[in-house]
Amino acid sequence: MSDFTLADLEAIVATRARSGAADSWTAKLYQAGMERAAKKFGEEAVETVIASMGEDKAALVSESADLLYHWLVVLAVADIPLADVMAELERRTAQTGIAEKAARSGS
Ligand SMILES: N=c1c2ncn([C@@H]3O[C@H](COP(=O)(O)OP(=O)(O)OP(=O)(O)O)[C@@H](O)[C@H]3O)c2ncn1[C@@H]1O[C@H](COP(=O)(O)O)[C@@H](O)[C@H]1O
Repeated sequence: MSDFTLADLEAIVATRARSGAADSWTAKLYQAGMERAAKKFGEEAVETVIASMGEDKAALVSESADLLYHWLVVLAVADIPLADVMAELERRTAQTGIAEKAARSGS
């Protein structure tokens, strides 16, 4: 099991986005702006949908990784921290009380 987190990747994306490095895909996409980043994200979403309907689990893992990376680039272009999305997910979890119920039942 990997210790690598989306927050780790968010930090890499932020560093590379601002690097302006000629060899950086992240910098290229970030500089191109939201239309390009969102289009790429949409392409990866479609590729993930296609992979999800097939039998190839490795392909779905690979497309999922592409999707999450490009989603983080979209968030970076929009200047939205990943923490904001996590806070929204946490708020919804708190609303349903599922986490507390799971903790109480030990599952
Ligand atoms: N996780 C990724 C990642 N996933 C996908 N990609 C790039 O996304 C690009 C587009 O992927 P596609 O599969 O659509 O490739 P393509 O069809 O040839 O691309 P286009 O024709 O659409 O331009 C490719 O250049 C991939 O290398 C990524 N580029 C970077 N990262 C992460 O970002 C870090 C910094 O990367 P750079 O910014 O390139 O230094 C890396 O160390 C990784 O951690």
